[in-house]
Amino acid sequence: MITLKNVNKSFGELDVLNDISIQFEAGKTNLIIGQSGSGKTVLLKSIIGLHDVDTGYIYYDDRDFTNMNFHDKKEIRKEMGMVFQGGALFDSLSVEENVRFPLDMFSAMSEDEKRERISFCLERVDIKKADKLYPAEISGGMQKRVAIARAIALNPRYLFCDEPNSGLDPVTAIMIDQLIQEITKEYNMTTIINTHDMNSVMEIGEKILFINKGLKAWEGCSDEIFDTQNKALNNFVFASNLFKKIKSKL
Ligand SMILES: Nc1ncnc2c1ncn2[C@@H]1O[C@H](COP(=O)(O)OP(=O)(O)OP(=O)(O)O)[C@@H](O)[C@H]1O
Repeated sequence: MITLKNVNKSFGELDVLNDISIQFEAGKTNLIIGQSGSGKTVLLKSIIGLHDVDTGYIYYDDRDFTNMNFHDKKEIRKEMGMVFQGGALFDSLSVEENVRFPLDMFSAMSEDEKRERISFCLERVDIKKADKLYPAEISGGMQKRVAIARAIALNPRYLFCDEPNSGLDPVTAIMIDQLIQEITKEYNMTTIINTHDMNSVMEIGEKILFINKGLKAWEGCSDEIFDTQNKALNNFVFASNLFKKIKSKL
């Protein structure tokens, strides 16, 4: 579980996050949604410690991340897995070497243990057959699978995904969403996903935080989102004609 209490962040005169409080739950896919510029990325970066918040608290389970010393923060970082926008694989490394990278950097595993772990992760995301290929030789959907395999290599308790299905066709995007949801449940991870994608919201929105102009404007799940009376959220959800039509048929 990750808990935010009254988090504020500004850059100079610009208040980007205003008093955000929420609990992101373990074993669930927690989504952060909102219009472009609403503060999603700043929030995600604050949670993982790339930005220091001005005031407020971020707890990893019962551990106060905000007031932690450098050494303890480093320990928590070992418990985080990340899937960045576009996959962010190392182009000069093969699929297998990309998954090996965090193990070489942050684990004390023996060579045999590493090989076993790499093989397990690649099998888990169903990409074992491509282990010797390079990122440029595989499809966008496969690259995302490799990024997920790399993110889970160190068995993280917390998984962060920034637009994990951007640039994918709708069918592959849903498969990637479902894979993230499956592994979230399997390993009881606290997964936080930044997304614009309404398909993701409907498919895996077990807990959703809607930010509007840096404020928490709504919190709920995908079943509740169509019935919301929140005007800003309604504008966001029904920006697409498809969703307007779906609502009119409900
Ligand atoms: N390092 C920074 N310095 C100053 N301002 C920043 C910085 N990072 C973000 N901002 C500002 O904070 C606001 C929120 O940006 P953020 O990137 O979090 O939006 P977002 O919701 O993630 O948008 P998008 O969906 O387009 O990625 C914007 O006005 C942005 O210009």
